[in-house]
Parts: sequence; C-alpha cells; structure tokens
Amino acid sequence: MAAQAVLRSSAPARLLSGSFYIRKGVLASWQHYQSRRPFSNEKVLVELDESTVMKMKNPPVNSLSLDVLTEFSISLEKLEIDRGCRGVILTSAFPKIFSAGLDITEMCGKSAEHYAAFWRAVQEMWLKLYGSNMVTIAAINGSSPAGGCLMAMCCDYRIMADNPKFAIGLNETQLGIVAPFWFKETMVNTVGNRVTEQSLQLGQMYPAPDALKIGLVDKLVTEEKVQSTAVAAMSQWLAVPDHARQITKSIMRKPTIDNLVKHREADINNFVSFITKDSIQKSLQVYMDRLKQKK
Ligand SMILES: CCCCCCCCCCC/C=C/C(=O)SCCNC(=O)CCNC(=O)[C@H](O)C(C)(C)COP(=O)(O)OP(=O)(O)OC[C@H]1O[C@@H](n2cnc3c(N)ncnc32)[C@H](O)[C@@H]1OP(=O)(O)O
Repeated sequence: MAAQAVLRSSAPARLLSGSFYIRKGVLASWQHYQSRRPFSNEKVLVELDESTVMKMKNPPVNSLSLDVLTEFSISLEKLEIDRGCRGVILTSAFPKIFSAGLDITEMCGKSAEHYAAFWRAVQEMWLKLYGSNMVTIAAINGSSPAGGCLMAMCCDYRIMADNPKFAIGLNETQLGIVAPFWFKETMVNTVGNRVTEQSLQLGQMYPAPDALKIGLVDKLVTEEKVQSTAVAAMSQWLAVPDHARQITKSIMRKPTIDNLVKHREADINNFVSFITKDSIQKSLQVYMDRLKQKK
C-alpha cells in the first residue's frame, strides 16, 4: 500500500512547485532526525557518509524489477523531503555493472495488469529522478544498457569508469522493442537530436570512451576513482545556491516532464498493447535465450 501511495504521487510537484518548500519546513525536524540514518532497504541501499549515496543492489546485474523500481522511488522520495539532503550520488553495489536496465522477465509472460503496474513504476522512477530538486550525480561503475542508461541520463552529471568493456546506451531496438518518447526526449536533452536519432535506430551501445566523445557521459576516471570523483563533483555542484540551481533545472526539464505527465495514462496503454503482442513477446524471449546461451 505504501509503495502504491508513493507511486501515485508525481515528481514535478517536487521540482516545480513552491509547496514543496512549505512541506519541507513542516516536516523538517523529525525528518532530519529520521533520515540522517542510513536506510536499510533490500535492493537500494542509502548510505549517508561524506555524500548521500544510493547504491543499487539487485544481483546479479541490477535489473530494474518492479520491486527495485518501487524501492528506488520510495528511497528517493525520502531523501527529497529531507532538508539535510541536497544531493545524491547514484551508483551500483557491484563492480562492472551499473544496471542491466529494465528487468526483461517483468515484460514477459505476465498479465496486462502486471505490465501496467510495472510501467507505472518505470514512469514514477523517471519522474522522481529527472524531476529531483537535489543535485543528482551518476557514478557509473560498469555497463549500463537501456533503462540503466535512462537512469544515468536523468542525473545532472555522469562520471563513468574508463574501461572500453563497459558500455552505455539505449539499445532497445536490438531487443526488437522501442524506446518510448520520454526515453528519447531524455536522450535528446543529453546528447542532441542527431546523435539520438542514430543511436536509437541502431540501438547503439557506446563503450565508455565513445560515450564521453558524444557527451553521453561527462567524465571518465579509473574504476577505483569513480565514487571519490563523484563526491568531489558533488561539492562543486552544491556550492551553487540551491534556489537558483533548482529553478534553472526546472526551466530546462519542465517541458519534458510535463509531456509525460500529460500523456501518462496513454503511455501506459501503449506499453501494454505493445508488450502483449505475440511478436514482441517472441522477440524478448529470443533475446533472453541468447543472453543465457552466451555463457
Ligand atoms: C509505438 C511505440 C510504443 C512503445 C511502447 C514501449 C515499448 C517497450 C519499452 C521498453 C523499454 C525497455 C527498456 C529496457 O531497459 S529493456 C532491458 C535492456 N537490457 C539489456 O539489453 C541488457 C541485457 N544484459 C546484458 O547485456 C548483460 O547481462 C550485462 C552486460 C548487463 C551483464 O553481462 P554479464 O556477462 O555480467 O552477465 P550475464 O549476461 O551473464 O547476465 C547474468 C544474468 O542476468 C540476466 N539478465 C541480464 N540482463 C537482464 C535484464 N535486463 N533483465 C533480466 N535478466 C537479465 C541474464 O539472463 C543472466 O541470467 P542467468 O544467470 O539466469 O543466465
């Protein structure tokens, strides 16, 4: 129930409305006490050290299941209303994988109701992360296809491990599926229209050095330095006055966020009717089989 309540709230209220600050003020004292402690969730760890760090921990590859997405949105919401938290670093608890993207098993052989709930959770994660008032920095310590790339692109700044074996991109067409309009818009806002058009059609995954070249990530450092570099970048971003940075972020992102909010239900219906097609189910199954056979 709690998860559903959070999933129904909408992120733009955080980024775009003044009422957020009133709410923050009222709740500040107990929340400050509550949320300065690390949260012990199962699949999304929140560590409150030098910087606040959210670590995805869903073995083996941090696929984004309904559970993970729900836990992620709840954790981010908690941080969002915590006056003591102005920025968050998003990373993976596992070396070599940031996130394998959406959990393909959530999109195979399930009911239409399940697909609708799953897609709502994907949307909610995006609304909360893309619409966050906090400074968000992705510490990409491994590969990051599709939904993993989307999460990274939602952040304000991206640091990736400098290893050509790690790749990032929206590879949906390689699975026989289509990146929805708001994935596309997030990528356009990150790397521009031409690169997005080509990347999406080809389902292109970019090894880290190429990702830097096209601006999909902002900085490459050695694997060991990804997190410390994120902490250093965070202090730089936090040196800017919050109100000015937040309003600027809102000006940049509001049209994209509004577009999904406006078409949210239609987008869920589109997803359900797309994913329930026999041909799409077959494509996903073939892709999963191939993944399993590659060993
Ligand atoms: C009109 C238009 C309407 C549009 C409507 C919308 C249409 C739908 C939009 C859907 C958008 C989808 C977004 C996505 O994110 S889809 C997911 C894409 N992800 C991938 O392609 C990644 C696949 N995985 C990999 O490439 C590798 O696993 C990876 C590089 C991440 C790691 O490699 P590694 O060698 O370390 O690990 P394995 O490959 O051996 O994998 C270990 C086990 O994990 C399973 N696995 C991997 N990825 C996933 C996944 N995404 N979901 C579920 N399970 C996954 C893999 O099968 C292995 O399992 P077993 O150990 O059981 O074999």
